[in-house]
Amino acid sequence: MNTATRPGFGMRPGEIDTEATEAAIPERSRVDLAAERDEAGIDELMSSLDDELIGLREVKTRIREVAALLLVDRVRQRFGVSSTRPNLHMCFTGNPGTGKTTVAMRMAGLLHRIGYLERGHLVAVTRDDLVGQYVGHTAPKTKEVLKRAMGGVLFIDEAYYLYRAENERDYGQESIEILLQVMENQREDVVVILAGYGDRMAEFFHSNPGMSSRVAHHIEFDDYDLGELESIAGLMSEQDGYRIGGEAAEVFRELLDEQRARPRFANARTVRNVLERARLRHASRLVDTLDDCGLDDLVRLEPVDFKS
Ligand SMILES: Nc1ncnc2c1ncn2[C@@H]1O[C@H](COP(=O)(O)OP(=O)(O)OP(=O)(O)O)[C@@H](O)[C@H]1O
Repeated sequence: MNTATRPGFGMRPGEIDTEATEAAIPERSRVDLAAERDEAGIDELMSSLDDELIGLREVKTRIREVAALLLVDRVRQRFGVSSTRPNLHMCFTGNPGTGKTTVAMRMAGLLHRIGYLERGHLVAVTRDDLVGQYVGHTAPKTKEVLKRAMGGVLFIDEAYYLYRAENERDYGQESIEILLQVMENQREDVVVILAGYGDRMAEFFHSNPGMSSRVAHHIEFDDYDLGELESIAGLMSEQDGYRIGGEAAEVFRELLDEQRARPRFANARTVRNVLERARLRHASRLVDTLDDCGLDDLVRLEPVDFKS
């Protein structure tokens, strides 16, 4: 929706839009916020987040806050109270596999449900999708990506690669300029989420104050502790119809602990990879050693399935 057509827009914050008020709720009426929350499906969404995503307590709190802001904003509009449309461009920082893409997808769904975004889909890109290799290629590439993202969330992974301090003529700068314009002027059409490692993102914002000033929400994704990684494994294996019992769980925990110390450890993604490898070994073991098998054989992962 264009800001010009939104009730209450173009006015000073706090003003009552008399035109909108005529069509909206009378000033003295009351609105049932719980019913509004229910209608927007916020509780449902939050409880599915709790069920399907382990840990991430602070991230979930921030999502709840954004949901509350938008809900209240929507009700205020119905009373004809004007406010600037909230800036929802965000930055998600954290190590690989900490859930940034997954949460961005959930955020897109939430923003759609609450009426902020028209479509609520997620377009995930990296520098290569936005920046061309030759003169004149970058603007069309970036615009094409933005076009695909309209009505949804544009998720730029490792966004700092857009800026190369060592090369003033790098085409990434052109892409940044276009993104900045759209982030400012078409806030109502697309939400941009920049993601990556915290320290590199801080450097990027330092070198690109324009980008920094357009991002209102910074959400940090911590590494999962061992207990959380085990719970994530439990959730993933349950979703895939596997059981990791007793001794196998012990071996799995040791393996995860060992993997955590490795440089390429990728949190929940490593958990998924370890499980995938265990599934392979499990299947080979069954085919190689059993003439017939029952349900228990088919679903139970053994310690040997986690050993390399
Ligand atoms: N808290 C969690 N609970 C359950 N599953 C999770 C959780 N966090 C991540 N996952 C799962 O782990 C996998 C990797 O997560 P995701 O791709 O969202 O991480 P990421 O932070 O975006 O990684 P990268 O930075 O490397 O792109 C996905 O399959 C996701 O569903």
